Amino acid sequence: MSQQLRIATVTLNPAFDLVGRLARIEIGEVNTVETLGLYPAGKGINVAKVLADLGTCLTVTGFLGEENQGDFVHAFQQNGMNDEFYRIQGKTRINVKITETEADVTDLNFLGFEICTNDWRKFTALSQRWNEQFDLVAVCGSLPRGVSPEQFAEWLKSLHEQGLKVVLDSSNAALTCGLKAQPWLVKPNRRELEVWAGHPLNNLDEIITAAQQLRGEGIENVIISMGEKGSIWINQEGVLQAQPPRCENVVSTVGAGDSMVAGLIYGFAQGWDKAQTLRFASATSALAVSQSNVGISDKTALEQILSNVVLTELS
Ligand SMILES: Nc1ncnc2c1ncn2[C@@H]1O[C@H](COP(=O)(O)OP(=O)(O)O)[C@@H](O)[C@H]1O
Ligand SMILES: O=P(O)(O)OC[C@H]1O[C@](O)(COP(=O)(O)O)[C@@H](O)[C@@H]1O
Repeated sequence: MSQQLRIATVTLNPAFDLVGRLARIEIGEVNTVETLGLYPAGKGINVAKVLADLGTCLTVTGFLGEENQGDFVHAFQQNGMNDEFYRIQGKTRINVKITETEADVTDLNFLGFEICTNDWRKFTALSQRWNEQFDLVAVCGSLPRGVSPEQFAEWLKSLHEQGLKVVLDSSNAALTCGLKAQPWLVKPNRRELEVWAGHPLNNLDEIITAAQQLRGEGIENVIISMGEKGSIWINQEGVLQAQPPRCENVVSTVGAGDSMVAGLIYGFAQGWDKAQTLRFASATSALAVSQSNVGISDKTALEQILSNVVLTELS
């Protein structure tokens, strides 16, 4: 495949990420937090940022609140992204991400704006000719209020029926319903897979069994990310595991999953094989945890991580 793959990322519920750090959150107390940054984000926008840093031209779309869109528009322009976001009245939400030096990241994800029937109808109508514009569409993140998982699944199906390669990275009911549209690639994390499976997954064998069941639903590529334990990719070629090197200085794990999705799409766009693609996606995601923001700011660091990813064929 040439670099000409036409890509769009879709973020139906974007957010500003307010990222900060402190030793430990004291619930019910006043906590002083070191500010690491306030970034225009949301899953599809993060994926687009990584792809743009890697030199990919692409389109970003979804819904964006009119009232506080300035920093988003600036970021799209700076990154050379084609902005096709549908504007709605109101503000895009702010999510709060706190990294504790003595614990994991705590995410406070707010619900955000509500999409009215008319805006959903107009947005989905515009998307019915996406096959003329794009080859691959990555639909990432949660649903805004006003869009039901069933409406979402029906819309995803309409994308699939246009012949688009649909990448889905979502959670909860949006993931479960969205899977019925048989996306081409999904990347749940371990917890999201457990929610889909309806029971805890206690070890790698149980994760693989659940992921294989997911593939049995008609999904060609199932990638399960498992935080610092790496990831597995299951498709018709078998099960491939990737272990990135341990990051000694975790700044923020926010955006690790999005960076992995971007790495997978990048590998596909380059025409790389499964091993090269998963190795690269592992490296882009492992790099993400060493920085507060999302993106490939240090290509030398990426190369170094890349050469230390360990791949294992499990079947
Ligand atoms: N502490 C870490 N050290 C190195 N790599 C990591 C670490 N945490 C996450 N990663 C990489 O990021 C990928 C995605 O992380 P994960 O937390 O599973 O996704 P999500 O952000 O979707 O929850 C992992 O599969 C791994 O490759
Ligand atoms: O769309 P959701 O599920 O509400 O999540 C949005 C949040 O996810 C992020 O995209 C981070 O996602 P990952 O850590 O899973 O890569 C944040 O930027 C954003 O605040």
